[in-house]
Amino acid sequence: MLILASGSPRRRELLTQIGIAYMVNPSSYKEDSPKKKDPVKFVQAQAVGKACDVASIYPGQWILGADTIVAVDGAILGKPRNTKEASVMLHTLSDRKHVVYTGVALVRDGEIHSRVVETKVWFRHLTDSEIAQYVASGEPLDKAGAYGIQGRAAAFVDKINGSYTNVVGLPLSQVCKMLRKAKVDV
Ligand SMILES: Cc1cn([C@H]2C[C@H](O)[C@@H](COP(=O)(O)OP(=O)(O)OP(=O)(O)O)O2)c(=O)[nH]c1=O
Repeated sequence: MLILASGSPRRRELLTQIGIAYMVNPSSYKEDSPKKKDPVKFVQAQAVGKACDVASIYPGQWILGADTIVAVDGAILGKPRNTKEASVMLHTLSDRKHVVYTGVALVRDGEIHSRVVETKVWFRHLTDSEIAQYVASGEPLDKAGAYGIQGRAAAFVDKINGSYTNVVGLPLSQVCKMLRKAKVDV
């Protein structure tokens, strides 16, 4: 059975949504600080790191790992460390376009398949009080870029270009193609 190397409830929900059977074993891979790196290389390395970490515990089994970040104007935004950082991130994203990158890695022993999917997202203008209220809701804290498109932040999004599930944490169509190509029995 496929093993999901993730503690993210969103990734579990997404895989469940499309009827893929899986077991969960979150990775203990230590996430790197995202600053000043190429976003594509960064998320890909993170996804491979997470999947390889769990693959070493399960020889012969397929492991799926993923990592999501937000990139805006050369800066990479991961998960905010506190409410202040969440507020700064949301002010940065207000009234502009950013890109969400999710790296996906499928690993079995030494065999590694990986790719990065990107989605462009346009936020409308957010007022200070709107940001303060959203941060107080607690929703931003465990999410890259300090927002969840699947939650209250749906109201911030003018439009997206690309995969919606990629923004939530796992690009489902692309994951299915990877599973098929690697001949994973799901
Ligand atoms: C942009 C965005 C991110 N997110 C979430 C998806 C990811 O869970 C999280 C980014 O953090 P990640 O480091 O990618 O994942 P994680 O720490 O939650 O879980 P794990 O490493 O164990 O797989 O942000 C949303 O839920 N909605 C959104 O709109």
